[in-house]
Formats: sequence, structure tokens, C-alpha cells
Amino acid sequence: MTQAILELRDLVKRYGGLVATDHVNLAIHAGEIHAIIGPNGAGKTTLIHQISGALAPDSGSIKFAGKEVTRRTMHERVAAGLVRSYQITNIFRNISVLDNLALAVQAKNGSSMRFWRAAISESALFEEARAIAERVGLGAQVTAIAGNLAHGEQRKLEVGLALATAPRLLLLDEPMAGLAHEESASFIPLIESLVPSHAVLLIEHDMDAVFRVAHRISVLVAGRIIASGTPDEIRGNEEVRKAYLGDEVTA
Ligand SMILES: Nc1ncnc2c1ncn2[C@@H]1O[C@H](COP(=O)(O)OP(=O)(O)OP(=O)(O)O)[C@@H](O)[C@H]1O
Repeated sequence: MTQAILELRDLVKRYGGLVATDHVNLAIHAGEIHAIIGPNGAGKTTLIHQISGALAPDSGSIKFAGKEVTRRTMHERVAAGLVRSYQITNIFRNISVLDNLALAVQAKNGSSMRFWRAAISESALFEEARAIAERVGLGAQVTAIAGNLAHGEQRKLEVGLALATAPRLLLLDEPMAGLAHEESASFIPLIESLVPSHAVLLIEHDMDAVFRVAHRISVLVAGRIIASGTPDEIRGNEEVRKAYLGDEVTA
């Protein structure tokens, strides 16, 4: 097994009397797609907020790439390569796909002055932006105004914006929510293509997609991880069936 890129130890988050994250221990390995599934209200969003840095845990620790990041800001985590892909809200809707990506690449590189300094750096910027557009399947839409893209294409652009920050671990929070069937289907190869160059932590309600793309799955119920394993192991786990899956993935 490769080394863990992300390690959660005894993570706890309470909302008043409710324990939304109940002593969670979890290791995500470099190059893997790791999905977290669980019923509504299980604590998936709360967990991903703590990993991204949007929410501070009450106790426990988060280690990323061997370093303690529990009290690090979201910005510091992004700089270290721990990046969450936001749903659409990140996109500048009035500019092109390529300009959106170029701005994200520029942001990663720091100074806004650098953008104007030399033609060579500007062309390198757009070259990188174009490569990312290709990578997320938007190569033919680079000149399109982002706000005019179809919903599924905007989701792909969001992933592209996250990729522009050169993440080591990408947090994908329900990337397929609200997508039509064909749009979801075209998202699956995109998620698969992110590894092994990036690790992916996926939260997704579409069980068919999860069981297809994930290398490992952790099941969260009432704030606790009740099982972690390969899709086959999770499918065959009695406790998981009883607590959550039922007959949903018995095929
Ligand atoms: N800010 C908050 N204050 C109080 N309770 C909260 C808060 N945010 C979430 N909760 C509660 O914590 C529990 C976990 O919520 P969370 O949104 O993390 O679950 P989830 O697994 O992401 O659910 P879903 O799949 O429906 O999005 C739920 O019982 C929820 O009602």
C-alpha cells in the first residue's frame, strides 16, 4: 500500500449535543480514489469541511502529506495541495473557459503582476490553461463564455479550476449532483483520469458511479465510519447492508 497522503485521527465535531463527527479515523492514500458514502445527515459535509479547513474540529488531528494541518487555514491547505472543488460558485461567468483557467493558474503562481510582465510567461500561462481544458474535456469549448456552458460542463470547469492549483489531493463534493444521466456518465472517465497523478476524496450520492470509480469506500453512519474497504468488501459487509445500503448495491 502506498503512503497515506491524508490521515484523520480521532476527529470529533459536535453541534451542541449532536456528535456530527464521532472519532473518525481515516487514511487516504496517494493515487487512490476514496469515496465516502452514507445516508443523509451522516456527517459527510461536516467531515469534508474539516478536511478543507472551512470548519475546525473540536478534537483530533488532520495530517496532510506527513504534516499536521489541523489548525492551518484553508488557504494554507490549498497551497500545500489539499484542494476542494467547489460547485460552480468559483467560476467567473462572464469570461471564457480559457480565461477562467488562466486566472486560476496565475493565482497559483502568485503575483498578479507576473501576468503582464513578459509575453513568454503569458503564453506559458495560456498553454497550461489549455492543457487543463483538454484534460477536463473542455478542449473544444475554450473560447466559450463560462456562463453559457451546460451545467455538466460548468462542473468540469470547476474541476479544471481546482486542477490549476496543482493539488495532491482533490476533494470532490457531489460533483455529479443535479446532472442529467449522460452528463454524469461523461464525468466518470474524468474522475478516473485524475489518478494516479492526484488522490481523490469523493463524496457522491450516485452509488453506481461510486462503486464504479472508487478504489476504496468508507461508510459514514451517524458520524462514525462503520466500514472501509474495496467496493467488493463494502458490498459484502453485513453491517453496511443493515445500516445503509440495503439492497441498493447487491448486484
Ligand atoms: N451548522 C450546524 N448546526 C447544527 N447542526 C448541524 C449543522 N450542520 C450540520 N448539522 C447536523 O449535523 C449532522 C450531519 O450533517 P451533514 O450535513 O454533515 O451530513 P451529510 O452526510 O453531509 O448530509 P447530506 O447527505 O444530507 O448532505 C446532521 O444531523 C445535521 O443536521
